Amino acid sequence: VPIPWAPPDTSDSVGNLLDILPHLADMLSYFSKLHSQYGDLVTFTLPGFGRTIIIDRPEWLEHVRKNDMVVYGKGERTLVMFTAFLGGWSPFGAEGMRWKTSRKVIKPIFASAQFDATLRAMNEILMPARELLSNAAKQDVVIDFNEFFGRLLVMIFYKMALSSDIALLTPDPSCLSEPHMLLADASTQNSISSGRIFNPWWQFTEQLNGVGETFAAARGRADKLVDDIIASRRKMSREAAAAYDDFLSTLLQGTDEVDPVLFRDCIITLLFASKDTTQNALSWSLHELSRHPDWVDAMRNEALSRDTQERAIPYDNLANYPIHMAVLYETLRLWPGVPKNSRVALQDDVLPGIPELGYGPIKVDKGDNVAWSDFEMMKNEAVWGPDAKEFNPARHLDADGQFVKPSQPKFHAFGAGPRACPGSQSATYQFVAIWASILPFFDIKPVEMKDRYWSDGLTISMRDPLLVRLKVDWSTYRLQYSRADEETNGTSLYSGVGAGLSYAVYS
Ligand code: HEM
Repeated sequence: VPIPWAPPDTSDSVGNLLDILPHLADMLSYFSKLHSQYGDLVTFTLPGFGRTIIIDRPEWLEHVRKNDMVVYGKGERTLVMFTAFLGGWSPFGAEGMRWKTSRKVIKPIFASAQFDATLRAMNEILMPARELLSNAAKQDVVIDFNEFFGRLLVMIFYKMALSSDIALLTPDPSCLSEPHMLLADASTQNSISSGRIFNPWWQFTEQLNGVGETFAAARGRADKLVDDIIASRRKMSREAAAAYDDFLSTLLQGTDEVDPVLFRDCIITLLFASKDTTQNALSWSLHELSRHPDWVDAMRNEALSRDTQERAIPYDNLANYPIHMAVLYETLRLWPGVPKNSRVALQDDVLPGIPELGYGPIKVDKGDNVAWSDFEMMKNEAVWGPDAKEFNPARHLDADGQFVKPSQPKFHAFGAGPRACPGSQSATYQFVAIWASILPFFDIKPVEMKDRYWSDGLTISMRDPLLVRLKVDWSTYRLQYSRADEETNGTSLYSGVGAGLSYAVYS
């Protein structure tokens, strides 16, 4: 069978190393460069890596994702990288029985039993966090909204999963520039881990440049934080522990014997998997929305017509928010959370031909890396139509305005196959609930209207701060929250954090 791909020039000894070297700090752009030069199918080789075949078509992706963990695997390098980052029990770093066990352990966090804990966390963290925004508006100070989203999501996760408070946000907007060890450690580990992907010798080079030590220290602190929370819950009397109905309590029920590292790895994985991706979705959506104000109005009208915004929306209200969901899916289409990814062929295989595009079947050899760029594929006019590069949430709405979930793997932002994202529903809920409780109250204007870029990583984080100015939107402002004792002054949008809040509703 003829192999129709067009390899860039290679020399046997170094492969494409010289071509790739200048791009090592931004491999996503390199994938895009290859796509524009060679099309959907291209291959490159790197010493220590062998051959990588980029397959930017849903048909090929469907084949690979369906055969994930049988014909294709993550490959030794990726498994070692994720094990160092998130632990050997993390679903990201495991295959076979270990993977099955870890997926079983994390499952309860997505179950309906957790919806109450999630809603409670949203109310306790998200609603008071609006006070920070109203203070920023009153003081007319510029804030980094990407930082705000990141901190908000970590606080919600700690509250929801572990009933633990972690003070990353206060009513004072200046809190956003106060460094916090947990955030610094997470970002250190993330960027070092992503640098490891295309450096087959990282275990050696990091010993020489001290990066390994920095990573180990950050990892140690992150582990300890979670270990301490698990240990203190384990020490509690049965009655005291019974008062909790969070994810941790579900984990610990009747499991005195279980390896504590398993729980810790799973908790750290969930924090990583949920925080970064959802933060990025929110920030990139703000970037797109600021250029498409009609969609801001549509979301605002939707939120105001559905709920009171007095409290975060409940899980089962999600279907009432088609416009919010369409905006999420359209944001993820253009800014997919995991923008590029790969697998390794565990055996010889053949990718299906696509005769209408002139592609015959494609032979893949055992040991080949098979990679794809969701970032490229989901902007491809041949896949998504002539307006593929445009932000147009309407493509996910039907004639009645109902949300229509795009099919996988044409839409591949949540992955597909056995390793598809188990958190897609929970991310959708958080995205909708957060926007629905912020947009009706605030006009949010980026300080600079400009193109924005990503920093190279496992996820598509924004490279520069997302600096914005806020205004309280009095035209759509239907509710005013205040402490009972401040009700009469009419100036406070929302006062008071934590217990003892009361809500006053004004029409
Ligand atoms: C907008 C938000 C999110 C996006 C775009 C996203 C995207 C993805 C993608 C593309 C994968 C597949 C990776 C691969 O095949 O190698 C994945 C896996 C995963 N996601 Fe998400 N995710 C999001 C939110 C979440 C949330 C909120 C959670 C948990 C609370 C979560 C937990 C996981 C886990 C545990 C896996 C590993 C699955 C496995 O390998 O078995 N994700 N996610």
